[in-house]
Amino acid sequence: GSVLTHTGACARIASNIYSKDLTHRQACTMANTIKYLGQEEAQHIDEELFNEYSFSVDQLMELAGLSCATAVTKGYPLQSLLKSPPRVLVICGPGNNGGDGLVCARHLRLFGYEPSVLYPKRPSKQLFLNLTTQCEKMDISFLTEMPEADVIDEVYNLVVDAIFGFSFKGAVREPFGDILSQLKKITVPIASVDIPSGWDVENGCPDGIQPDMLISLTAPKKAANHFKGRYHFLGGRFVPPALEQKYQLNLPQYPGTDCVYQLKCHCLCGWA
Ligand SMILES: NC(=O)C1=CN([C@@H]2O[C@H](COP(=O)(O)OP(=O)(O)OC[C@H]3O[C@@H](n4cnc5c(N)ncnc54)[C@H](OP(=O)(O)O)[C@@H]3O)[C@@H](O)[C@H]2O)[C@H](O)CC1
Ligand SMILES: [K+]
Repeated sequence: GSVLTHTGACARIASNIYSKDLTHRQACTMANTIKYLGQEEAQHIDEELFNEYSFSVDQLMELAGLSCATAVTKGYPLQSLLKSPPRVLVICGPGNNGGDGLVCARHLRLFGYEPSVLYPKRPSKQLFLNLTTQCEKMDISFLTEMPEADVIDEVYNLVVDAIFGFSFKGAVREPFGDILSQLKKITVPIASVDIPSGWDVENGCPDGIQPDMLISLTAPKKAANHFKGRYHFLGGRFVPPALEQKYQLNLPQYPGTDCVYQLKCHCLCGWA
């Protein structure tokens, strides 16, 4: 067949599917060469990183959380925040996505933000106890209950959503149903870690929360095709080249030593 440039391929695929039920931007996202993972594939890659490549969870979580905090500094720089002090609410769930949130909170503190953490369901594993102690020792406050939406809008500049990641399944169980319903009402931006919480990992959720920022870790999940916010970052710069090749992830080149890459459409549609 004919050889197309990346831009040509993107434009061609986009124009073919644009007329159906997708916006141009969604079509362009899908046409990008980077692979969007299904739930099982994301879990296989995760297991392979630990079992075949001998990474520990702590190592990857540190890099994942650092990516999230770095992406926040790029989308919401300290000097751009409307409320002083620069408070950020970080909501952490019961799995590794929540662990990424704790690491993110710690780095946000080091970057000059004032994070508060809501961590309603805490696993007893040593890793999570350690991450919690590290935050406490850095004067990061832990809230005892979820604030109402109007209080969040009044007090915080943004919310980091680290509730559920790629292992989320089925209907949302409490207390997270109540938390997510407050998040649907807030007007301050939400930055979601890996997946907007409550969204089906592959099919998204049309009436779910609508984050302004998504930080996809390792590679985007299929739900990211439904993301409509302003900032989509790729983070978790720890994938060994052989693993990237095995799963044909087609990851972009991170700039220099950066730990995040801002995903943009490469065709000429103007989405940048
Ligand atoms: N390779 C990588 O890119 C890395 C990513 N990391 C991050 O890890 C998460 C995935 O972490 P995992 O622990 O596998 O799972 P989650 O955090 O997504 O969620 C599991 C917990 O959520 C509970 N759960 C699941 N579904 C529901 C629901 N419908 N209602 C309420 N609670 C739910 C589940 O509870 P169980 O009772 O079922 O056990 C779990 O407690 C990934 O997305 C990244 O953010 C790593 O940090 C580094 C490597
Ligand atoms: K999340």
